[in-house]
Amino acid sequence: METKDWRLEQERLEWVREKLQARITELEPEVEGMQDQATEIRKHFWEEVTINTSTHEDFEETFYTINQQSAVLAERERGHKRLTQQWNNMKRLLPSPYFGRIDFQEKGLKFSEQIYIGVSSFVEDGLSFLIYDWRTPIASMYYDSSPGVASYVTPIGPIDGTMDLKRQFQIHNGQIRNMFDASETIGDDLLQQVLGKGADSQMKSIVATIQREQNAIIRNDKSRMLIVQGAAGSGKTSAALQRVAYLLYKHRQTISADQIVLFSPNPMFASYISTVLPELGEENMQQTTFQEYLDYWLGSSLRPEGAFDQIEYVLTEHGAPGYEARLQGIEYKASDAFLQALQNYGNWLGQEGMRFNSIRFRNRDLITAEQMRAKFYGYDHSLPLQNRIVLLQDWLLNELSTLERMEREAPWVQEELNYLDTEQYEEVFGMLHKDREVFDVAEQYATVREKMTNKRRQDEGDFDFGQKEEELLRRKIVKERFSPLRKSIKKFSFVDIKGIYGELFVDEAAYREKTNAVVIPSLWTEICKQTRESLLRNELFHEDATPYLYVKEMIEGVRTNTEIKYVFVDEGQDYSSFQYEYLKKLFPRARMTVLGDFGQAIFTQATNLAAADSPLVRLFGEAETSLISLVRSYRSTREIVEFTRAMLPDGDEIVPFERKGQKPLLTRINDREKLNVQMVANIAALRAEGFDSIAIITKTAAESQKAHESLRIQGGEDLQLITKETFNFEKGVMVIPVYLAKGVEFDAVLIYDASSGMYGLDNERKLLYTACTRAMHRLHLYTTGDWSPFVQALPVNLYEEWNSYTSE
Ligand SMILES: Nc1ncnc2c1ncn2[C@@H]1O[C@H](COP(=O)(O)OP(=O)(O)OP(=O)(O)O)[C@@H](O)[C@H]1O
Repeated sequence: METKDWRLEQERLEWVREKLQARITELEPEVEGMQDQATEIRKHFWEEVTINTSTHEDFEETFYTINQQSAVLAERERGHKRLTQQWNNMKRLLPSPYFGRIDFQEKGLKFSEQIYIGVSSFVEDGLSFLIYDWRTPIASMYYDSSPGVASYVTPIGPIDGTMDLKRQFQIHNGQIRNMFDASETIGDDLLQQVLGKGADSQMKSIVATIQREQNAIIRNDKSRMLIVQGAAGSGKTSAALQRVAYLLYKHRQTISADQIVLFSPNPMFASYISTVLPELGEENMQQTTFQEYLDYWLGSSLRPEGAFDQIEYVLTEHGAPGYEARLQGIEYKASDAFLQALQNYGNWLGQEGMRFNSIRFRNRDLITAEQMRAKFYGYDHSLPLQNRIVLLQDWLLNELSTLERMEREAPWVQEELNYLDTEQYEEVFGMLHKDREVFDVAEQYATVREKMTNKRRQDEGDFDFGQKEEELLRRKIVKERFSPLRKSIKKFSFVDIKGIYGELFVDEAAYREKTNAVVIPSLWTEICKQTRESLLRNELFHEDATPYLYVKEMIEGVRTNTEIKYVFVDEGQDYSSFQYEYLKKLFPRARMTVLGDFGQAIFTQATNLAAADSPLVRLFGEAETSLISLVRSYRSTREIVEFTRAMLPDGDEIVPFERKGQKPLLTRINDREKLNVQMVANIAALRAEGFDSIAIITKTAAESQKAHESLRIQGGEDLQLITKETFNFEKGVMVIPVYLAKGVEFDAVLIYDASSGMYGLDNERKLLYTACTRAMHRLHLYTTGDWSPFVQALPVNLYEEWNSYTSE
């Protein structure tokens, strides 16, 4: 780059920074003033309002003053928020105002405009853009085009022209550190530098180096469903978060951050990504896990098993009694076939077989299950289940009112009357007193009327305090006792969902009859036994949780959240078709973005996102679905990607990003203690090299615990043990089971035991792949015996070996 260019750019940078600084200083008193004004109004809110409710007019006036005051306050607060945001944006821009420049000459114009691109816009005099926000339409050319013919799309149509220059900057503290003129979309030089840095406990925003295919994900506005299948480290999560920022910018008038929800793989992941959006000047979207959702809806009645407990069982209980059946059950209960079977079961229930819980009171049936069944099947059979349940619910509430009235005469009420405390008496006394006042006015009126008309009144006119008091007390006692019954009817507790779900698992013939199922797992009898036993204990296997909720909602009606406009699902391969069906129902107004990698499908209920018959495509139909594939892997060095991709059958489709490093190191020592000593030494060496985040990855939580203990004995003092209860992700050396390391990354990864015993079965291939792909710069594998067949099958030129024989 010519020195003249460099000097000009540095001069322009200084000029922009001066303008920024001037605007920040200018705004400062305004921002503070607005804050003070709003605080002041809030403080004196009630002083400005005179509360007077004596007449209707006074009341109206009070009402309007309160309304007016809150409108003023709301306006001030909105103004303050806007101004503060502008001010914060400028302060964020100041150290590094922009990262890109394109010179674009619009067709038909004689001059070319210089477009500088940064994390937010900076406009002078309301017109002249000194910096363009990276999300503006014109900035899309920076990501999508190379110098030459270029165009971008605006709300009023495409704008064509020529891009004369494309330049990238690295600016720190107001100084240009690096500058590249790129002929490609986004030059690799800058990316090299960014990716070469160390891992952090927080994910970084990547707006300066977004790649063209990632930009397509970020700006996709067409489809209801956007599916992203991307190799490990290809930037799926990064693109998802920049997409959230883009949507919040583009639809800022209509969408707020709390109308976007992201389903993440585990609670730790939430903390890992929590700083990306605030770094970009946006608020964080809502974050949750599917598990949290299940716990919320099932928690009180049943104890649902967690997803991580299920995977721990699958990985550690090989050979245990019932293991094969459980595995078949997990697979079947996540399948489309089971979903279809449940829908058919719903039809069957429309004709017969509904189960109800009797409504019991003081050890007797008030309304029996049999009565409910008769009533339910007495309704028009063409009505959907949910409608009939609502009719039944109304009927029950009515019946309960009649029964409640009758119950007032029951002997137990008399007994309770004798044991009432003074407080309860006083309350009733107070109520009667009020009644008495009304009664007295009516009495006076009746007496006057009697005199004037000279006619004797018909009624006696005596207010029998004693009798009324007893009546009221009886009413009160029974009402209180009936109140929980009423509440539980409103919550549909009269439907025996547990029984209805359990009925599916009696035997094969019954199952076929109720569901028309054609293909049934071979170990069905054992699956039935396991499921019923677990229900008897009031527990629910993880694989049963979503189907159970599905049946519940098929009968009681679907819960929906219409507020949410965008749903993001990360690690989407780990969700079953059932769960997707569920999410679609739950968020009927939302568009969905699902990101995942079938190569990392480590749960039994995986969904292949990109397959032709993928249930995800069926969810909204092909016309409403876009599929984008990411094949370039950015996280790891070329050597690590070449090593890991060779473990997958279709791995050669994955393209490594050109960043050099050391080949993965395989260490075999046949004594575990010596091997641990070696690991601890390797960790110390890695730390000495400057790697701050190092993970020892194990297959299971049980193995993590063991590894943690043994390594500490060998001197690995400050090792953190990560469990499913860990909520924060910190730098340092940690021991972690692979399923909790999903989605996150480390400078160096050490696979604690890569033996054939640990990763020998085909379903363990993806576990090992997922574990190894967490590494950015270094990857070490250890074993005391034979290597896993997935390692043995790798070409020897892909790794270095270190074993006790070579060291002696
Ligand atoms: N365009 C980019 N510019 C700079 N860094 C990038 C880019 N794309 C991805 N990265 C980096 O690559 C790493 C992996 O990205 P990310 O975690 O988003 O990938 P992923 O596809 O979600 O991975 P996985 O499926 O393995 O969890 C991160 O460190 C991210 O910052």
